[in-house]
Amino acid sequence: MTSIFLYDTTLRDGAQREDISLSVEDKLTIAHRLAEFGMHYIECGWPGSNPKDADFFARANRMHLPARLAAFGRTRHANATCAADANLRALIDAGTPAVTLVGKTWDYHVSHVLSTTPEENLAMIGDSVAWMKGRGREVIYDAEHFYDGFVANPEYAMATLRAAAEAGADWLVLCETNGGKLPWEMEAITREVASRLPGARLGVHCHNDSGCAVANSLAGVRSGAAMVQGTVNGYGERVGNADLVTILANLQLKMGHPVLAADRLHELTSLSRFVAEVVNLQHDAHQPYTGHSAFAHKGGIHVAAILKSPDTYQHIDPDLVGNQMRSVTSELSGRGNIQLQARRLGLDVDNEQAQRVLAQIKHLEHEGFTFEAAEASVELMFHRLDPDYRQPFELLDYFVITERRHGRGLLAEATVKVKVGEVVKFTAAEGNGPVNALATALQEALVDVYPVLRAVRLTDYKVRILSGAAGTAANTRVLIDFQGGLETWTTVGANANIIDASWRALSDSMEYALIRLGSQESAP
Ligand SMILES: CC(=O)SCCNC(=O)CCNC(=O)[C@H](O)C(C)(C)COP(=O)(O)OP(=O)(O)OC[C@H]1O[C@@H](n2cnc3c(N)ncnc32)[C@H](O)[C@@H]1OP(=O)(O)O
Ligand SMILES: CC(=O)C(=O)O
Repeated sequence: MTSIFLYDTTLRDGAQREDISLSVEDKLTIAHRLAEFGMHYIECGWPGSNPKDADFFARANRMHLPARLAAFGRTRHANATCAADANLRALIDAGTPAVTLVGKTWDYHVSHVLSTTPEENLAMIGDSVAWMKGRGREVIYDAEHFYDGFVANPEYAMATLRAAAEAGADWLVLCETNGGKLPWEMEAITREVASRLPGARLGVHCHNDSGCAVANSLAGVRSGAAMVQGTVNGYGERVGNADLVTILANLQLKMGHPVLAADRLHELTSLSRFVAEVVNLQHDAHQPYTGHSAFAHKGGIHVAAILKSPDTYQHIDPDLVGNQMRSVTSELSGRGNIQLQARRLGLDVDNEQAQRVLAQIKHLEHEGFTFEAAEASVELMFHRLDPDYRQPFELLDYFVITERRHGRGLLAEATVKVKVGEVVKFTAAEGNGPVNALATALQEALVDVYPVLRAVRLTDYKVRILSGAAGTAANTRVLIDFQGGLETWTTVGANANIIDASWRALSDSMEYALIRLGSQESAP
């Protein structure tokens, strides 16, 4: 079986995505993680582009990472020398063992973009590759627009590859730059190139404009490519590059190419989420293999089958890539969802109890609640089934006002009366809004008895106005995220009145906190 080399370009092509702007520290952090993970090549940036990339290379080289670092740049200018080309000199100054040179394949680009002759473009490619080889670099030649160029003028496209190969390029990477090709076109053209250039080491680099970048990359490997370029999570220009995370899992688990040590594959999910965190983008919950929902089961029929055997609705064991199976609870659930969720929480729920929770969920979702994200609210339902469970507090009254007063601006104030055991606690608090005031007053009422609640804080508050046409009494849904210690949780409330919807989610959160963090009740 041919060895397949993984070439990551998150730090160069990935950074060409709108919304991504990486500091030198971000790039170093990602490079370190990618290298530890086992990427074979890491393309780190374009040193001739900006001082930040040049600074990065100086620092990255000192890290001695266990991956081959590559600096990216283009072929020399038309009608000039390599020695006079600042871009090529910057690539040498980057000091990386590998250099990736992008050159033009498509005759249309040669005439319209480079404004030069086909012969001069061949010379630009050959001279630039030879110049880099003469300076001891491994040269990866990226043939930009290879597939479009091949369709337009196959002989010229092949001539550009030969120019790079004859000048000593170590790799010829066929780029699907505009991302519009389909897998069978990729496969046929790559196979044709492999047959015309026997012995050449080919790679593929795909973009996702037709939604086929991963499939196209795999088609490239099937037809002879031994290097596959892509980015973590498919970040990249326009709609993105080929997602290397999905590609490498498919190569390893579906196509029999051992691209990574098996224990490294287990880190795939954390790598994918880590990079999302560093580039400051929300990780896509629906990302294949590594998304939060990649192994989440919602349909009752699916979950019932999963309980008998997980592979009935899963293409792989999620543990192989470090992800987890989950059951999502909603109005589409059956008893199985409830039992699976209870089992995950270490709770024992029999058929009859599961049925009661299920009926409650279906009823409340009809009222406007949604329990998919509010797992804490579901867990509370389980605890409340237990005849020994003691409600830690009981609401007697609350009162909330919001006023805009001359000279004092906006004021929100809440009073809460709750019963804890036999003691009635009455507290008032101000807040920057009514929900904040209500949350503070409730917390104040409870902390004397339950000091653990002092460490609990509200971290997010989401409101959704539900369509009145849904035929439900409720039209406001509130989801509240809380944090206490290392734990985070979400609860839900719904009501026609936003304050009452919030109250329900707030009081559930405090009750849940006492279960999770331990009530440590002090004498009231
Ligand atoms: C397919 C890809 O993703 S390639 C990578 C694209 N990424 C980037 O462009 C990000 C980094 N780029 C940059 O920082 C800047 O564009 C630079 C520093 C590289 C160049 O900046 P500038 O000198 O201002 O040129 P500009 O950005 O306008 O680029 C156009 C020039 O590049 C030339 N060019 C484009 N591709 C190539 C190539 N493969 N070989 C040689 N020259 C090329 C064009 O002919 C044009 O030259 P002209 O101005 O003489 O007509
Ligand atoms: C090289 C490159 O990024 C491309 O052709 O898409």
